[in-house]
Amino acid sequence: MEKLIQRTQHANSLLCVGLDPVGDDAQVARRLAEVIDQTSLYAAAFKPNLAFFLSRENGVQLLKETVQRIPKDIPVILDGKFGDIANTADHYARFAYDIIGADGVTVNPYMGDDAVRPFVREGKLVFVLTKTSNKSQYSMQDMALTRGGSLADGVAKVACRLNAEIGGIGLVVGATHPAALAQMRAICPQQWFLVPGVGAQGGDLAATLRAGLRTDGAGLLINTSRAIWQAADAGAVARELVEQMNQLRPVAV
Ligand SMILES: O=c1ccn([C@@H]2O[C@H](COP(=O)(O)O)[C@@H](O)[C@H]2O)c(=O)[nH]1
Repeated sequence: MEKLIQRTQHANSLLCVGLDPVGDDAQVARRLAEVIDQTSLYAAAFKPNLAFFLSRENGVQLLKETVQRIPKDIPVILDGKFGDIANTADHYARFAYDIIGADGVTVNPYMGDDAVRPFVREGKLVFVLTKTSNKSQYSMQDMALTRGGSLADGVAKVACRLNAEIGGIGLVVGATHPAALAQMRAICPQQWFLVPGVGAQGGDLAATLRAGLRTDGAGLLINTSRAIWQAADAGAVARELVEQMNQLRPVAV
């Protein structure tokens, strides 16, 4: 958490650069290096998505090299959406932290606390899928709980409780539902939110910031993947996003 706070302040940025590499192997290795080098100045964090690496013959090696290329002061969140019983989750955690060298992960909390706890380690960030950006999320996440509120509200409350107990827990909340983002912020006023959905998925940046920023003007890591990967000038897109964010947020972090 300290690394993330320091980086957001140092870079004056809430931008998370998503790395979802597509293309043939030679192109992809070149493009990953280019995107990292061009956007590092503006990135508060990088988020490689595990699926885009595992779908390649030498994906784990490519992922390791990718993480090694990222400057050491910029947090890397491995988007693996891990979720299994604790005994198995422990192995995912070892993969993410010890093999890949990630500073954080995304976790699917559907199986409960014990699917999340193995990822909590000193200095690591665990972002729990809470209200995702995809269209059909409502069919699960808006389900009403007998004790009141929606399933997403319930997950946010668990994330809040776990954070108070063990620390290091953030939430994944999509930029595509600003009202839900505001609701999650009301439940978890202090935690960091990883917010995908700006760019290719059409999330509104201004609405996202209005709904999700903490009162100190921080607390959001706004992710963009395809819009940066596909850009002719990845650095320019990253810079523009950071400038837009900083014009829209009340105070610099
Ligand atoms: O709710 C979620 C959780 C994760 N993602 C991931 O974020 C990026 C978004 O990519 P874009 O190209 O900027 O749309 C991708 O890796 C998703 O798997 C998400 O979109 N929504």
